[in-house]
Amino acid sequence: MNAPQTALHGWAAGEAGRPANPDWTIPQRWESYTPKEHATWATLYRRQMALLPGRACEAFIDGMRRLPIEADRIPNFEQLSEVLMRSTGWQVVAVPGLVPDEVFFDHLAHRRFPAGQFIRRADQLDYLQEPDVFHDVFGHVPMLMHPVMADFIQAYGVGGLRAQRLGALEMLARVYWYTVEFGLVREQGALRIFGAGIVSSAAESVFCLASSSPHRIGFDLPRVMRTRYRIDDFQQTYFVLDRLDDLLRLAEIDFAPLYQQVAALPALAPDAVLPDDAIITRGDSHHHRARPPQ
Ligand SMILES: C[C@H](O)[C@H](O)C1=Nc2c(nc(N)[nH]c2=O)NC1
Ligand SMILES: [Fe+3]
Repeated sequence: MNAPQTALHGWAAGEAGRPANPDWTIPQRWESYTPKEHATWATLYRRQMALLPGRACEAFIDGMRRLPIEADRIPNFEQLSEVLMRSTGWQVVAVPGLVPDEVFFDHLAHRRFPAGQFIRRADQLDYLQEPDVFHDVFGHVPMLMHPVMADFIQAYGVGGLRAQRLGALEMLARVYWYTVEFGLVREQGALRIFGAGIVSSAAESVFCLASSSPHRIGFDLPRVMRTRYRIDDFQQTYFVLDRLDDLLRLAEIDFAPLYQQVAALPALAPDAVLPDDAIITRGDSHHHRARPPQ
């Protein structure tokens, strides 16, 4: 997934035009999707479902199985929300694309997941400027069926509003990026994917587990808060949780004292390796050496 330089954490600057609602929600108007748009969904869906068995974590596969997410059509947010609400109290709301941080956090804090209403162009399957319906619904929504992830993403919303007040948003956004978007987890002695940015990308679903290029390092909160990330290419480092339930502990920690500690330390490059890192695999960086940062 390649994205141009950005002002907003991880996504292209220039949020979509401000819609009528102050919370930036819009009607999904599911009936207005064209056969071509449903066909784009079908292509992306089939490509991922051929890759993810044996790569995606059990919670993702289980969540996908229990939700009204079909192969041949863009899901209907109302039908998704009916099942989600019964399971973890979440719902999916449509937005035109990127929304301002505080709007994003407020939705998450109220268990409303803002999903891009549009789908990417058929001739740009691997090029994403802003989160579209495939990234948000295929990538994020299945994990919202997992009670711990459901609590963690709500806590991120609440914590995000607080981090903004504390001027610590960059550190918190790194935690979100290296878990919810690009996280790996141990399962039965192997590594599995739970990050939405990975499960919705064909190339990175393979790269993150098979390539000798990236580092794979045991998750450590202050370490992750210090580590910058790549927005223009595959990640140079993946952080690995021992179990998804560790997110619950994270959601209960008071981040404020940690922000002060971490703010006093230098930020780390995306490909840094520290002496006290729990290294699972040390990468040879061959992929990124061939592609210097844009
Ligand atoms: C830090 C925060 O998570 C990040 O900047 C944002 N992400 C998103 C966003 N808006 C949408 N729709 N999706 C995101 O993932 N706005 C802000
Ligand atoms: Fe996302």
